Amino acid sequence: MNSSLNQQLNQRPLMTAAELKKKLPLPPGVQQRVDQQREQLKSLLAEKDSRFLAIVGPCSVHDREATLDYAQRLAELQERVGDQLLLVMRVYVEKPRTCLGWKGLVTDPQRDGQIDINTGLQSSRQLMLDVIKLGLPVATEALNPHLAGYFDDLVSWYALGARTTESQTHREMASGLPGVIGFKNATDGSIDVAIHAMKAAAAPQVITRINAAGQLVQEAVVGNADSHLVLRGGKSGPNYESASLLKASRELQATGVNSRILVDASHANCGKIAERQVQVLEEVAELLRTGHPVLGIMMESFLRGGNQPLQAGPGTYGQSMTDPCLDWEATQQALLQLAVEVKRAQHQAETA
Ligand SMILES: O=C[C@H](O)[C@H](O)COP(=O)(O)O
Ligand SMILES: C=C(OP(=O)(O)O)C(=O)O
Repeated sequence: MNSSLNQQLNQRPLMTAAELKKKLPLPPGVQQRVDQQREQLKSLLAEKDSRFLAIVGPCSVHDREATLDYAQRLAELQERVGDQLLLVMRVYVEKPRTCLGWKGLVTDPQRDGQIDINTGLQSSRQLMLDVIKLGLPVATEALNPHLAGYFDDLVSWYALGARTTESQTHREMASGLPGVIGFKNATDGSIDVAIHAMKAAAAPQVITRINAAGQLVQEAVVGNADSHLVLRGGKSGPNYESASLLKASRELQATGVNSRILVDASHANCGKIAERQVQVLEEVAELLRTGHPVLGIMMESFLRGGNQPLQAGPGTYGQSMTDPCLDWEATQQALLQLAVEVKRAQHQAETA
C-alpha cells in the first residue's frame, strides 16, 4: 500500500517483529540465558526445584531509568535469597483497562496520547533486554495477540489476565507462547474460566497469528501445558484463604492440569491497598507452613510506594502511574521474611 493511501486511511504501518529483532537483537549468550530462565520456571512448576516463585515489579513500566534501578536492586536481592526464592521481574508494557485509560509503554510511550506503537515496541523490547542482562527473568501480560511475536524470545513468564482469560483468541495465543503461563481468575472471581483456559491452551491446535515477517498465517501449535492458576481475588474480595485454595486445587486436579497455585498479593486480594500485600505474604507463608499447594506469589512493587496520576512528564521518580505499588524497602523486607519461611518449609520437607 503506498503512503498516500495509508494517509487517506489514517493507517501507519508497524515494523515487523523480524525488523524489530534485527534492530534490537539478542546479544551473544542472552538467548541461552532466557532458555535457562524458562527451564528454571518449568522445574519449579514440576516440583523438581523446591524454591518458591516470586513475580514482583511495577504495575506498569513507564520510565526506563527507574525500571532499571528497580531491576538492579531486585537482582541484588536475588543473590541473597537464591536458595529459597526465584525472583522474576514484572515488565508490564501492555495494560488491560476496565474501561479506558493509558494502555502502556507499547501503545503510548510518551504518555501524551500520541499513540506511537513503533517507538513503544522498541522501548519495550530494549527494557526487557536490559532487565534480562541484569540476570532477571522477565514476566509480562500477553495482551494483544498481534504483538506477542515482538517479545517472544525474551519473556519467561506470561500472565493471561483477569480480563482476557475467558477469550478464545487469547487462549489460542497462549497455546503458542513459550515459557510458563499463569492464568488469572476472572475479575468477578470465577476460577473455572481460568481452569478451562489452562486446558484449552495446553491442547494442540491450529491458530492464526502474525508471523515475524508480518504475515497472517495459519499455524499448527503443540499447545502449552506449562501453566498454573493465579488467584487474584474478585468482586467479592480475596480468594487465597485455605478453603478457596484447596477447592481450586481440587478442581485443577479433576481437570488434569497443574494443581499448584500462585497467589497474587495485589489486585482484589489486597483491595488495591498496596501495603496490604505484606499481610497477604504473611498469610501465604502460613499456608506454606501448613502444606497448602502454593507455587508462589505476585506483588506490585516499585521504588516508591503508592501511585501518581498519569502524566507526560517524568513525575515522581520510581512511582507507579497505574495501580498503587508497595515501596522497595517494604518489598525487600517482605521477600526476605518470605525466604526465611521457605527455608523452614524446605527443611521440614527434607526431614519429613
Ligand atoms: O493491574 C492493573 C490494573 O488493575 C488493570 O490494568 C485495570 O486497571 P483499571 O481498572 O484502572 O482500568
Ligand atoms: C492487570 C493485571 O492483573 P489482573 O489481570 O489480575 O487485573 C496486572 O497484573 O497488571
